[in-house]
Amino acid sequence: MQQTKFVEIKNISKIYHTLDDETKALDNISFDIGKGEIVTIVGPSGCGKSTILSIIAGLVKPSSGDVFINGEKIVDTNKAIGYMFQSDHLFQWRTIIENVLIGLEIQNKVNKESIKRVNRLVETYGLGEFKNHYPNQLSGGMRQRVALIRTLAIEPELLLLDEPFSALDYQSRLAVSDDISDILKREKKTAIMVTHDIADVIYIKVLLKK
Ligand SMILES: Nc1ncnc2c1ncn2[C@@H]1O[C@H](COP(=O)(O)OP(=O)(O)OP(=O)(O)O)[C@@H](O)[C@H]1O
Repeated sequence: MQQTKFVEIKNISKIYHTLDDETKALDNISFDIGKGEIVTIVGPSGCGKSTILSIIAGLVKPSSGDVFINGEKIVDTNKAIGYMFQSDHLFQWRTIIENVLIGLEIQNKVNKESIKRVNRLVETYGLGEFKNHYPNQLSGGMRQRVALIRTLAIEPELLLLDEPFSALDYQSRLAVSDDISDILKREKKTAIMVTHDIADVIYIKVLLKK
């Protein structure tokens, strides 16, 4: 059941212009999401899924329409939003804990308390013994988990997950789906996840209902 509107997507259209072409990526999209809801958007590659997430995140400006989070119009990037991209984008020269802390560093929020909280997340999600390892010492599934923890570290009110399983083999997909649904349930986040694979959606919905 949907509670009060937390995210409002109102009549969003997006046309990308290149020198000799234009692509209509989104055509008058509207939907609302309640606080604590976990919404999945499924569609084929190129249908505009990443575009809608980037607009919600304030990284891409819509050609028309507006996005409101908690009633406030999104005009720029927003600290309340955590965005996990298709690939993990971990920095190879930073350890796992240093990667996880990067969002807090950017926001100038590294302090005793936040370090403690992030360490707790890393421990809770089974990466404690890998804290001082480098990304290339971890499996793809573990790196995705690190990316998710890095996104959670800034304590976002809204999580945007762009194909969190796309770079993974089947076994790792199942493991990361378990992790993500577990984390979303425990942390009680509002989240939008996009994927091209309906099997991912069914699996994660089943896990979320458990
Ligand atoms: N910066 C850009 N410039 C021009 N066209 C773009 C740009 N970004 C996306 N597009 C086009 O807009 C359409 C939607 O792209 P988008 O990446 O949002 O789709 P998607 O559903 O997320 O696909 P995928 O899963 O393959 O990333 C595609 O046709 C894409 O080629």
